[in-house]
Amino acid sequence: MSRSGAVERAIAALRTGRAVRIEAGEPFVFVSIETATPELLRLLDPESKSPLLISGRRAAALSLANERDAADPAQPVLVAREPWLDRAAAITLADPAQDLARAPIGPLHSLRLKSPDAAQAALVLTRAAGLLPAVWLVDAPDASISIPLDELVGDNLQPDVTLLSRARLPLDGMPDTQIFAFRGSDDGQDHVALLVGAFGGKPPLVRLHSECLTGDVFGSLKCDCGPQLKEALRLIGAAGGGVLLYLRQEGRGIGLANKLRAYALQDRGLDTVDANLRLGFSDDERDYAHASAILRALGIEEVRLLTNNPNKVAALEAEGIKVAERVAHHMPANPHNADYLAVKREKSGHLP
Ligand SMILES: Nc1nc2c(ncn2[C@@H]2O[C@H](COP(=O)(O)OP(=O)(O)OP(=O)(O)O)[C@@H](O)[C@H]2O)c(=O)[nH]1
Ligand SMILES: [Zn+2]
Repeated sequence: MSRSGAVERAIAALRTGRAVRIEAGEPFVFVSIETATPELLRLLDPESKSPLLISGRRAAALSLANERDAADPAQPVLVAREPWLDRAAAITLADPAQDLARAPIGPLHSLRLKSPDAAQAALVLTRAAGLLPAVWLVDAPDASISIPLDELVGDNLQPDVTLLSRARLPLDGMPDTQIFAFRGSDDGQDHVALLVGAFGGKPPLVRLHSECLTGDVFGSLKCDCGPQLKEALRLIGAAGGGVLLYLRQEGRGIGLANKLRAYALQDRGLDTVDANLRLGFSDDERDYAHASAILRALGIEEVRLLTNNPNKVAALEAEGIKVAERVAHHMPANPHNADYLAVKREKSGHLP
């Protein structure tokens, strides 16, 4: 994605309810369904004609077959505007919070997408902004932010990281630790590397930890993140040194608010995978391109990886980092996360 900062500005605009324009031959101007205020919509869509763009997975959850690009859940779906489809109804369309409590919404009709690449890029931006994957397409000539489509697709999608700062950060039992902050070119996030001790000789013990505010900070029992984080640092220290990457892809890449929406769906009986799908995301939206770029920036080409997730191993290897050994990283289950851990094994392919 862009190195120009346009992506960061677009993400900020979407989060604060402003319109973004993607230059794709024809301009593609959109605003988040979640953040657009009624006042802005009256301005951008005075005749209430704007269609809605939602993710293919959300369309599937709403039983809205996309007649044209059927069966590709990764393809966004353009939903025709209906007289009853006002702002409140659009929010219900985007947000599954009420799905289980009300009659199915509709009837809905899909329209042909003139610019599928721009549509896809728009939903990638909403996800990077931590918003629901649903936007109004508005017929407005101007928007606060404008990005050429080619900054959002193809080779430019390969993220880069920039080292911002490094400092000593003595940790309990591991006084010889350094912290590095790297900014991702595509997500604008500050990813963290902890370098513990001195490692040399064999490939270092490495843990890729994805951010989990609820588990890491509050000690939530719903997942295994908190104990995994502590135990990874302990094991790295015991090995004499290694690296922990703290990747800012909260909620398997859907962001904190969306993860909490997934938790609310889990309170109503959905499992961790189905909750993500119902929100319009894939089961796991993370990628490990930042992780491999950071490892490479640290001069690390080969690792011993602490994980139960075979996708992490495959993703690193695909990015050219050799995984010399996978080191299992199981934590004891508790009554609140036993089902979650079972679903990870049974549906997400985690190794037992
Ligand atoms: N969307 C979603 N994210 C969750 C849920 N529970 C935990 N998470 C997130 O899942 C991620 C867990 O990351 P990791 O522990 O690094 O990865 P993993 O895929 O479990 O693989 P391991 O390396 O074996 O631990 C964190 O970003 C959590 O915030 C959930 O129910 N829904
Ligand atoms: Zn967690």
